[in-house]
This record gives sequence, C-alpha cells and structure tokens, in this order.
Amino acid sequence: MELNIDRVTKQYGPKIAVDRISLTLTPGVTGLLGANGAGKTTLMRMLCGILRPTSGSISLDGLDVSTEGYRAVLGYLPQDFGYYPSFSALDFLLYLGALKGMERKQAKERSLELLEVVGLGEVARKKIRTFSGGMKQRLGIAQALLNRPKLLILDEPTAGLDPKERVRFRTLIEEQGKESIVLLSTHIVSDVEHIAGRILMVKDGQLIYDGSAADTPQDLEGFYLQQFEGGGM
Ligand SMILES: Nc1ncnc2c1ncn2[C@@H]1O[C@H](COP(=O)(O)OP(=O)(O)OP(=O)(O)O)[C@@H](O)[C@H]1O
Repeated sequence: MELNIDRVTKQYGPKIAVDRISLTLTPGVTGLLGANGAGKTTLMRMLCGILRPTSGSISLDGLDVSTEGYRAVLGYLPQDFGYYPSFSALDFLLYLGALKGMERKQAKERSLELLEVVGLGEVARKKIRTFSGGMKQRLGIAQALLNRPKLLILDEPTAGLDPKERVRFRTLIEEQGKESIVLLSTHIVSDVEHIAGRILMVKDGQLIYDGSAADTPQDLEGFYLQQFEGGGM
C-alpha cells in the first residue's frame, strides 16, 4: 500500500501554503512536524480530498484522492471537529457510520468496541455536551477509526489530552500503524518521537526534513527548534 504525493502545491492568492511537496507514504506512523502556519493543515486537507491542490496529484495505490474508493478507506480527525452536543457518544458514532454507508448492526458493534478502546465505554450513552475537551478528542479519534481506515490522517490529535490519555492514544496509534498508513501532525516533538518511524518537517510550505527521529544531526527536539528558531512556535 502506498500513498503517492506528487509535487503538491497550494496557493492562496500570492501566498504559497504548500510548495511542491513530493512524498511516498507506506504503512506505519509518520509524524508531520511544523510551527504554526507551516502548512500542515493545508497539506492534510488536500490528502483528505477536502481541498484541491493548485497543482500536483495525490493517489493511494493508483486511486485518485477525488474518488469514492479513496474516501472509503480514509479516516480523518480534523483540527476543529464539529460535535453535536445533544447527541450521545454512541449516537454520534452511529450517525457518522450511517453517513459512511455502514450497516447499522455492524456500525453499532464497531462503535461500542471503539468507545471501549478510547476509554469512553462507560459514558457511551452520555451527551457530548457533558464531555471534557479530552473526552471529545477521544471521540474524534474513535470516529476516525470507524471504517477501519487504510489511511488515517490526524491533525493535532493530542491537543487537549492529559498525560494518561496521551499514553493510551500512543498505544492505539502504534497499533493502527501496523496495518495502515498513519499521518499525524503536531508541533510537539514528544508526541511523535517515540511512535513515528518516520518524521517529516515542514517550514514555509516546504519539506525540510524526511527521515527517522534517530537520524537527525542532534536530538530531534534540538534539531526541530534549530530549524524554527526565530520563527515563533
Ligand atoms: N483559506 C486560506 N486563505 C489564505 N491563506 C490561508 C488559508 N488557509 C491557510 N492559509 C495560510 O497558509 C499557511 C499555512 O496554513 P496551515 O493552516 O496549513 O498551517 P499549519 O501548519 O497547519 O498551522 P497550525 O498548526 O497553526 O494549524 C498560513 O500562512 C496560513 O495563513
């Protein structure tokens, strides 16, 4: 399985948010690091087919990003997820399952299984409005996994998680990376240095590092800070 990103560029008027990025991603966890405004969200939204590149192409095993087949194997956690406060966690997942075309019985089984996995089993029938930020984030992660995605894209997934939740999350993502292509963006090095086999760094829309966390000239955190010195994180 391969995700091919070929000279992908996104331009907003004169601003080049993503500048000719070419990459091939294979199963495993890849961390996408960059300061605020580096272009991470823009790149991820293009990989999810929400935003059209100004130029370049994206395909998964030959399936173009614009196709139904691509969407069927994609799981996505956006940075700002729209929750329905009056839905229960379970109803919310069932609703999204229906949108994804899942059969109800299968959607219910999978939803209950995932709510356990993200530690929300006991509050499955509680309204989302009563949830903390971290609980909502975990529900967001559960919805991204609903269709057992082959390609999982997570935009700052650890935002709002407490230390215990982070550990749980890491385990879950590591597990997912055994079978799927997982791309996870963050501006916090410690979120990815132990779970990502591959690290990408973007700055001003360009790819400035592509390698393992262990291959940077100094420790990853130090290297990262050096790249973004004066850039403000
Ligand atoms: N719709 C838009 N119109 C104009 N400029 C945009 C638009 N969306 C993003 N940009 C610009 O493109 C650049 C990259 O933004 P992007 O949101 O992809 O960065 P990011 O790395 O995800 O940052 P953050 O961590 O803050 O989300 C920024 O300079 C941003 O201001």
